[in-house]
Amino acid sequence: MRIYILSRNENLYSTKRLLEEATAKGWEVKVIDYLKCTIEIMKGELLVNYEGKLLPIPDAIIPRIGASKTFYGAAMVRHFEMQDVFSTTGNLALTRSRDKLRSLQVLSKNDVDLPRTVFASNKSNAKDVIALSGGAPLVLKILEGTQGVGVVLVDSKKAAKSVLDAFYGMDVNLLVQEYIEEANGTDIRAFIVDNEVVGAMKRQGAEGDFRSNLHQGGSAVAYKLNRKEKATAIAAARAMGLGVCGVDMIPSKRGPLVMEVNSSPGLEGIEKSTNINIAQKIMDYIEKNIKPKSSNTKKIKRKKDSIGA
Ligand SMILES: Nc1ncnc2c1ncn2[C@@H]1O[C@H](COP(=O)(O)OP(=O)(O)OP(=O)(O)O)[C@@H](O)[C@H]1O
Ligand SMILES: [Mg+2]
Ligand SMILES: [Mg+2]
Repeated sequence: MRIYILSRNENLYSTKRLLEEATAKGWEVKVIDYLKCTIEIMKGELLVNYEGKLLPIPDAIIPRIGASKTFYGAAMVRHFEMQDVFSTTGNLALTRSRDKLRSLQVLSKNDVDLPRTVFASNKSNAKDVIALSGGAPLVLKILEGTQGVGVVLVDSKKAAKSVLDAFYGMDVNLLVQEYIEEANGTDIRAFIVDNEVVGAMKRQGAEGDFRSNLHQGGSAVAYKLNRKEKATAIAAARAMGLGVCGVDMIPSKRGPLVMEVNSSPGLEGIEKSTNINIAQKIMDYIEKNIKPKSSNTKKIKRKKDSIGA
């Protein structure tokens, strides 16, 4: 069986762990820098070129697409899916998950609880937006932000108005959200593989920070989900259509609220805090979903060499 891990850096913890566990299964596995892949499209032929050669069609891919490379990464994933390759992350689900607004729309439609959220264009009146979102304190989120960058807590109505005016003036797309004070800088990350929770951790933000992101200095410990948290995490993963994902929830008076669903969740925090072999669970998921294709072991050739034609 041939597996490609689509990752830009084979020294990352997650990439190394996936490589290790795929190798442990006895599979032929290769880390492919998806930005160095060239897509070739002809009638009835969808090919991938890599390092100057045609890339053999694998049995499965494990996309690890960086947030800033979503467009190209998703196109690559789509190309492999069109070659009938199994992907642990579908291209549509990947694209959806990278848009915070679209994700919240999908989650809401599937009855997943989340913080009250308002989205408006920069032509709108900041005062109205603040009123609709329930008034200060509020959380503002730049749509394309990640790792906690671009997430701002504003305490007063006055501050909210001036920050909103500033963002709208710069034509930045942002979400305005009710602030869940009782979360107190903690959040829960449930790691889902194949609609099951395979591990969970609780993250606590750095002293004085309302954001729990590890990249912002937060710390993580293993956590046992209660029934409601477990059901919410699974419902969110299902709604997003993600086979492998990290569902982030914050505790609130009305139960767990989903913040976002990450389609390339890191393995380091969750494996180290829980001591669970998450990478192996991902391999088991692949194993369950594919039958090795004997044709794939054949050398791939273009139907007719039409280069230059
Ligand atoms: N409405 C809210 N109320 C309280 N805390 C919040 C709220 N929104 C976000 N937070 C805190 O800020 C953190 C970062 O927010 P969010 O996850 O939306 O941003 P992100 O930049 O996408 O981060 P990630 O790296 O997880 O993708 C959350 O994990 C949570 O701890
Ligand atoms: Mg995010
Ligand atoms: Mg987050």
